[in-house]
Amino acid sequence: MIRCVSCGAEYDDDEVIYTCEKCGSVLELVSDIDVSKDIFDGRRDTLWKFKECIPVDESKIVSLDEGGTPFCKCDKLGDELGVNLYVKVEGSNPTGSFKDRGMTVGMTKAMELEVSTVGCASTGNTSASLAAYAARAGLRCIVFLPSGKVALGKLAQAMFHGAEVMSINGNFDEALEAMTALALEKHLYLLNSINPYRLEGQKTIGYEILRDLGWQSPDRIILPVGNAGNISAIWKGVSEFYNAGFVKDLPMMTGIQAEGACPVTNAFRKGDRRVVPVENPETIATAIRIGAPVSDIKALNAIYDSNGYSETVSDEEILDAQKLLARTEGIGVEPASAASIAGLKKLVDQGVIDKGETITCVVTGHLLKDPNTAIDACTKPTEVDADIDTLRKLLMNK
Ligand SMILES: Cc1ncc(COP(=O)(O)O)c(C=O)c1O
Repeated sequence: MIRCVSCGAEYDDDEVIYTCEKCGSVLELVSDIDVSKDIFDGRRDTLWKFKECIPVDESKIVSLDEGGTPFCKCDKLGDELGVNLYVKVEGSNPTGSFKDRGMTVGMTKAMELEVSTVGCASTGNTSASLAAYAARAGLRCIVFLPSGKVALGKLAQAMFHGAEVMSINGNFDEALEAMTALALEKHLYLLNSINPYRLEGQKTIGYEILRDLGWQSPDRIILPVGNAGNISAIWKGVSEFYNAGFVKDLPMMTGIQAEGACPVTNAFRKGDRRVVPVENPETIATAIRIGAPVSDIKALNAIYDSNGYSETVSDEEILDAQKLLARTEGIGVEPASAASIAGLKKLVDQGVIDKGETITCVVTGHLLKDPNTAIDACTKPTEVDADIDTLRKLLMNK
């Protein structure tokens, strides 16, 4: 069953519906977990090992073996900050971001509904993922991207997997509005995170964190927030397993935004449950360059209900954290993902995070998604002939 998170109106699972017809709010799937957690043991480590908890038709699954991502204990960085740190590396999904979790479920639903065309607006990763899964499913794929603001790797993926890519003169929020209008006119099936089936896939990040910690909850989960779907999904996941009795505690959900695109943090600071959109969002972390997040209600509920927090970080803090994670722990992430590490540092400094807390930072996309930013942050390689004497001298002088 699909239910409105604001007025509680209920809709059938097979209705193609993105927002509540009664009040216009966002929707969620209502799942009842009545299995033992032991049934997940011994299954292949993809997100479909949780298939009983994902409300789609198993016979229609479109998968690239997503999920089951690394859960890295990061003692060097953790010791420096005085916390017990684990990093959930979502860049290890098939197309390099957490979006694949949402897309495998969303595309499976698209097959169930027998649609022929799927579409999304995207800051980049959603389009890369949608294009790959549409190719696997054999469906037509339309993608709207904000012109000039999509990292190179993501653009290459969307184009190469065969999506029909349109570069929209406007920001992500405007591109999404246009794409949604076309979906409501039934030209395509919308696979942005306003579609509640997307979040049914992404909630498995929450499932896996609890499982990865030996069926315990971390004190806190920290992640970047853009359109606010992922924080909502992860909270749904951990809450479902908590309600099923699989764990005894719940984590504090902590959402980090870029200073130039921070409607959720602004709302949190005022204690509001809705955002005031940021008109011209701007940040080097283009994945979270979003001013009007569609899942704001769900995200703010997650933060308040979990006794969580929201904070902003500057572009400089993001780039510093990106380098720190890459060079102390060997984990390469794109700028948006590094917002979680930058946020962790800032909240430790502010005393919001207590020493000794067990923290999971979700890093959402791979370093190679945005090669330009990575290269710009480094000194160019020295050009030198393949002459041993010269090379030896250079090495000795370092
Ligand atoms: C790498 C990365 N991190 C974080 C986000 C933000 O996720 P959400 O829009 O669900 O808040 C995105 C969204 O595109 C992303 O691509």
